[in-house]
Amino acid sequence: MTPTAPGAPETSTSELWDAPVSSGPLAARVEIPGSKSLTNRLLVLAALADGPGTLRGALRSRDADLMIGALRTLGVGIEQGDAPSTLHVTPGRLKGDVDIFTGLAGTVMRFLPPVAALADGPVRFDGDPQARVRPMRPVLRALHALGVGVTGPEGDLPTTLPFTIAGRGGLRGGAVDVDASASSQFVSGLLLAAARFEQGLALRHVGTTLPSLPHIEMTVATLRDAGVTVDDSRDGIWVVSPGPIAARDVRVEPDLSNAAPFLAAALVAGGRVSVPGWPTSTTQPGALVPGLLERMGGSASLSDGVLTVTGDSTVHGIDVDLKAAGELTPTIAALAALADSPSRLRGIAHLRGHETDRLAALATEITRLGGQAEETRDGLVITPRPLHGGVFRTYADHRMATSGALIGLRVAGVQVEDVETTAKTLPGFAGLWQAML
Ligand SMILES: O=C(O)C1=C[C@@H](OP(=O)(O)O)[C@@H](O)[C@H](O)C1
Ligand SMILES: C=C(OP(=O)(O)O)C(=O)O
Repeated sequence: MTPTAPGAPETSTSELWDAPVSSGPLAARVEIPGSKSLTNRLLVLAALADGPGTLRGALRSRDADLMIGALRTLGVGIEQGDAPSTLHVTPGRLKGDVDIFTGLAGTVMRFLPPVAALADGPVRFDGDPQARVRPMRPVLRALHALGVGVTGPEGDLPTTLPFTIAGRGGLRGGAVDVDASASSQFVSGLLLAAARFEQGLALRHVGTTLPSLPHIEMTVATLRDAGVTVDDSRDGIWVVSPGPIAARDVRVEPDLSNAAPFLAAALVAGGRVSVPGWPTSTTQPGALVPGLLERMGGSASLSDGVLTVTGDSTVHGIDVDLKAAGELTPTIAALAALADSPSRLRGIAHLRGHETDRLAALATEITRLGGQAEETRDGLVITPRPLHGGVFRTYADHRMATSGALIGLRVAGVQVEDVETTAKTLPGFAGLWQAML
């Protein structure tokens, strides 16, 4: 029997995708769609704004469409413009007595409960089976502490989906403590809605570690861009002043984390891969990708907004703390499995609460292909071994699928299970990947 990560669905072998092996050095330019994290933040802020606004270059993927669907359910008008990536958003009275489906999207399940507290009736949340094990307690506890009714199927304060938020048309706000050591999204979700609380919000993180700080900085930056006053001058404390959120016309940056496996392919296959639209400054944690790939043997350059990574098939191991950019782990782990020296990935215990337990999933799947990968308390140790083909299971995790594709670029016979799971943030991944070769 093949090992299965916790919460993983069984998938039939008919859903296997033969990962293509590169036939020579790459010379590719890959257009990456909009950032999931920016799209879903900007949608929430547009929904709470003081007038109609527009997103351009927005991501259209399962996670983004779940956010669009949920906001529409709450009474927000969202119309597609001249392209699917142009979205016109018209805020409205937030309606209660509705059901919101979160799929497996962390941004939907963590960003919308504070918005639901502003609705005029109960808002019921549920999601995919795998979503029902993702941590939710800190954000639900915080809302409860702020006076919001939160109930689960047992009636008491729930720790996961499903749950119901008793919207009462508004929220007083004030001071609250949140343990965000399992996910930065607990902080981001509360901050995004906080300007609409009567007293705003003073949020203090009380946990031992804080992952994904760039994503919290992204939240603060998008709030400030919309005219909201945020004081983040003290470590682990964010104070959002009450006030209007400005309606805007905004352009979404490409998703730099989704660019990572494509750029990493230049190291695995040799040659070069370019991604246009690379921002000169950004809060996306994908900004770390060029530096990480350089440490692992590639070289990176940014010219006229085009990021190019070149490689010669050499991949070096790395010892790195990925706490700030956990979502890059599946890409770095795949490279590490193909490297010429061992790697240690640290600071990422919270990945156990991602789409699947990513540490278990990566260790299991790399090992299944003949590699050596062990979980540590807060990460992975990967020792390169000769790899062979086989099924690479993905556990409903889009980044497991791209990780398998990267290994398959060099190792013949890798079959990625359910490659369509990439539609969570990058629909058409398989076609884009093939076109890169
Ligand atoms: O706020 C966001 O958009 C995200 C925050 C991070 O979550 P965690 O802090 O739970 O890792 C990241 O991994 C996720 O992909 C997106
Ligand atoms: C952790 C991730 O997603 P989510 O937004 O669902 O938490 C991810 O995309 O790597």
